[in-house]
Amino acid sequence: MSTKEWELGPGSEFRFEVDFKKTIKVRLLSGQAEYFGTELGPEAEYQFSGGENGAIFSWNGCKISVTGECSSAYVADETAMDAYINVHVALQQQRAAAHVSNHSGPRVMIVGPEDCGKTALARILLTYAARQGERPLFVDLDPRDASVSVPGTLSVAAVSQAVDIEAGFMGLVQPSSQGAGETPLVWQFGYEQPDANPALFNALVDCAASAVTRRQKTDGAASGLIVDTRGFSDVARDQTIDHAVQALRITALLVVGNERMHSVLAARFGASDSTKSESVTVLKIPRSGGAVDRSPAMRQQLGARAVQRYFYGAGRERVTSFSTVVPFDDLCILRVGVDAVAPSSTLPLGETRKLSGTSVSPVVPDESLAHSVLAVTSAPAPDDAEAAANVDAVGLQVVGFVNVTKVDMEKRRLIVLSPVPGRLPKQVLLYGNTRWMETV
Ligand SMILES: Nc1ncnc2c1ncn2[C@@H]1O[C@H](COP(=O)(O)OP(=O)(O)OP(=O)(O)O)[C@@H](O)[C@H]1O
Repeated sequence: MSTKEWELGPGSEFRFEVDFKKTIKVRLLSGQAEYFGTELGPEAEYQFSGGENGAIFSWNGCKISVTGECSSAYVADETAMDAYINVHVALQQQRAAAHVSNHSGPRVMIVGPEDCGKTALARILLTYAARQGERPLFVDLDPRDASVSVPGTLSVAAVSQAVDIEAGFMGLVQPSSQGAGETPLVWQFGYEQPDANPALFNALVDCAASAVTRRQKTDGAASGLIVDTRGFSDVARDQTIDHAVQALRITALLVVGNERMHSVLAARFGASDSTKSESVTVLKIPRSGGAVDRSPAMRQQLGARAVQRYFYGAGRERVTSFSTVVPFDDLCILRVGVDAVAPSSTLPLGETRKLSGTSVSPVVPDESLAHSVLAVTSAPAPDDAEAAANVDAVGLQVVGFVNVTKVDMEKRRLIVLSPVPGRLPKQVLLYGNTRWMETV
């Protein structure tokens, strides 16, 4: 494998893309550098693989070596980091004031079109805050690109140290030996897009908001929170933003790289509206030139990679997963949001089926469960089907996931992959649309 050295001037970044089947290794040879806010150690070697795109940024200049083949690699002198650090400094001032007054710190929500770098900005702001001794909460409301857990989920996590360079936000669930944070709270939404089931999405946002309040009661609220959202194509028609802004008591909206969206949201939430009790600061933030557009095929591969990382480890330390047999009789699988209307074939062209919000129905195991990623909740499974239909499944806390590798209808059992050895506990499982098939 060839090694190439790259010289970065002050304020520039090395942007790279790695193919799904390739790995690169990066070392810092001199100077200082960071990866989405987290400093690179002088002796360490970092591996990036599996379709990762990223940027190694240096404030004062540095030299790095890159071993292996990138599908794209270049140094950019123009970055959005000056704007991002300015936002961080402003948030840090609000946190300092909140520590003194014992009030809530900044409650920030990042919005913008798809692939504009929202998650990257959230990671940078959270890491900068953690590096200054803060403990902000990360609220992930982007189920398609769920950063903390598998696709289809929403989560709340306390970030008390720089986000791990290789494991990313998943390092919060699978902490390295350097020390753990608190376990993130995860909810199964089950769909990629909030508008697949807005009623359920909004109900889970309420659960996240209550969890934030509970955590801040014990931890203090001065560090505030940063919310990541999914990419919006038509912000004017979207009602999930309004709900999230209210439920999470957002004080600042950062609109990344879209003038029109900024003006729509400024009109909707900004200070000029005197009818609102609390106004929201709506700020325009530049999009990083490095943020990469991802095709639907690439999104699919990234989703599969996220599940793979859940079962086998996201960082350096590998996680072992185990095959377990679960008899149908021991299962209680529930689905929230049930098809309540006509089959898709009878709908006008281009229309998708809507789901009836938050109603709960038991899932009878059959072959269609193959490759499902099921959420294991903390709720004990009721004894009979009638009791199962009455479980209040909306907002159940997820403690882990299993992947159905085989459905054996003859023996009436599932074979599932689980990161925990032994029998699957008799707890309610929540169905979702996420599918994953292990490839060797
Ligand atoms: N400065 C940068 N240089 C190189 N790559 C970057 C940079 N910023 C972001 N990226 C990459 O671009 C891609 C899109 O960024 P990101 O996931 O932050 O966007 P997003 O707006 O959160 O996407 P969406 O909400 O549509 O899922 C990611 O692969 C990310 O790692």
